[in-house]
Amino acid sequence: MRVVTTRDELTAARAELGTVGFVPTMGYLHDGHLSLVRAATSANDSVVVSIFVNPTQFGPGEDLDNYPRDLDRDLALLEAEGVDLVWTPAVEDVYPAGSSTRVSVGGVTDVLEGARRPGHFDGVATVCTILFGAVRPTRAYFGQKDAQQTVVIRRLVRDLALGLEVCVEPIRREPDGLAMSSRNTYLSPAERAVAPVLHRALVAAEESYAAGHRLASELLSAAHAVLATEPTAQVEYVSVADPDTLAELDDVDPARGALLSLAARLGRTRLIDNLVLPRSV
Ligand SMILES: Nc1ncnc2c1ncn2[C@@H]1O[C@H](COP(=O)(O)OP(=O)(O)OP(=O)(O)O)[C@@H](O)[C@H]1O
Ligand SMILES: CC(C)(CO)[C@@H](O)C(=O)[O-]
Ligand code: BAL
Repeated sequence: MRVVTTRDELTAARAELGTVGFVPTMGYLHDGHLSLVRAATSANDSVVVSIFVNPTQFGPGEDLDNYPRDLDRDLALLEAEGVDLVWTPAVEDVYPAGSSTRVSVGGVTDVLEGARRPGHFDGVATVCTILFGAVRPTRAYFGQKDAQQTVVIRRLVRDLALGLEVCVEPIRREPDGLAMSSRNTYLSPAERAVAPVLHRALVAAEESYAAGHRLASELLSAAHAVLATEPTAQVEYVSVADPDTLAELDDVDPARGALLSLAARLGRTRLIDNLVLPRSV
């Protein structure tokens, strides 16, 4: 496994790699990240992983400075997966002095996470455009956990004709249902015990749908009833949205399915989760 930092080193190493499956990450890796690496390994000649805590996607007051980091552990995990190349750029390798271009994906970034984290998706779209341009992947792998991010990236790749395939892999969960996330490390033991309520709320909405309810208000009531059992979880939103446009729905058309998603704060930690109601006809 090669580990490189500068763009010149990356370009030279990339030239030897054939088809590339690319997994962009912010590090502090867990099984969710490794599931992306395994998917990339199975479909490409080589796998490239980037580890970069991207400053432009963090808002003022967010956790950029505290974001968990452990490069040695990350590299050992990636080496064990047989990854070919890891890019660990410094900020100036991604944003050279004087760089001022920002990429902004319209429409699907105005709602959900985009509405609560202004500028976040401009940062994600900008860094992914830069990373894709540098790595030139055949395929890029993203987790369904960041559902809106996958919609934004698909739109970005389509609109700018970036010439790569976007692959989305399922959410990896802890045995009690909590979606794996680097930010879970912030949770106190008491908060960690409460955290699976996010997934339980989504499952309750899914069960309501399976029981024949189609009104978003019915699915939302089912989710909120479960969330209310854990009052220390401060709910930011619960959403029933169109899976492609992310527009909020009044009722779910089984022919289109829906994205159920939510965000909640446990103490100082903000968690997100989601569940897809698949198209059924
Ligand atoms: N539980 C998971 N299952 C599958 N993919 C995941 C999971 N968690 C993260 N990913 C994916 O891994 C990629 C890198 O994500 P990132 O490094 O931000 O990790 P994270 O654990 O989501 O961190 P954060 O705590 O900041 O949300 C993204 O495409 C993300 O969707
Ligand atoms: C895609 C990404 C690596 C861009 O910084 C980040 O948003 C993430 O980890 O999901
Ligand atoms: N996994 C999404 C990156 C972020 O929350 O900034």
